[in-house]
Amino acid sequence: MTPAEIAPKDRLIVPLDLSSPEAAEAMVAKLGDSVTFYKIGYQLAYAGGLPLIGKLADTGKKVFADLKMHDIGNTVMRGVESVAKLGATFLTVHAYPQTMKAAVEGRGGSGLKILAVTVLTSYDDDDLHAAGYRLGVSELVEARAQQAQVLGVDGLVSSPEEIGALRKIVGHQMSLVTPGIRPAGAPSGDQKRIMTPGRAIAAGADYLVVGRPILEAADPRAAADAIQAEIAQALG
Ligand SMILES: O=c1ccn([C@@H]2O[C@H](COP(=O)(O)O)[C@@H](O)[C@H]2O)c(=O)[nH]1
Repeated sequence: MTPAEIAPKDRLIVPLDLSSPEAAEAMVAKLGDSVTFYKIGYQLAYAGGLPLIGKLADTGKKVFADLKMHDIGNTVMRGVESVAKLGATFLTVHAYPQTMKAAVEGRGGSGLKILAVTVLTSYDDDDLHAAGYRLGVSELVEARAQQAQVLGVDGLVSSPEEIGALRKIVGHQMSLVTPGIRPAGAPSGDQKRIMTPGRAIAAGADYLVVGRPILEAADPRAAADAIQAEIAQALG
């Protein structure tokens, strides 16, 4: 799907980073038609939230399974085959060559799109060096993007700071999904590479993942509406 083909409303992905399926369903009800795309990650998946993928898909919502898989190739391939049956639109794996290759094999022609997480948005150069990496964030993101493209991965997760460089490498053949989004003045929390929704869209991001600024707002629906308005304005 080219950026022009993505419905503006679908560009906002809200992570259901909540403690139970009931809490997640209550948030979905609160957000109503303001949000069309949800993400299920560790907190909800490990609290029994995986069946929500199919449930939300059945109501017309899109779902991103942010399971960030990384294991030996055979295990990743079989795990992806299982997720492909759940009805998700996107599934994440870490951007290691063996892992990405196995994930692409596992998704086959299922329609599930594999996103490779390049470098987590909570990491900066010092964090990478502390973890034993020689490359800094921008070099590692770009190297992993090149590998992902060669391996047939469908999209990348990065911070919006890397979008310009990534577009030069992958063009519009891969979806670029960006967490680390903070409306002006919102606390960054543990995110280190951040940008506002408007600037991220202007930089060329396809999808924005915005969690705590919506989930922890006094009025989550109003917070989501404000971000949707900022996205629409940036798209012109
Ligand atoms: O590099 C990454 C990859 C995934 N995430 C996930 O996105 C959301 C961000 O939530 P906020 O509350 O808006 O910070 C969260 O579910 C992460 O697991 C990421 O932040 N960075």
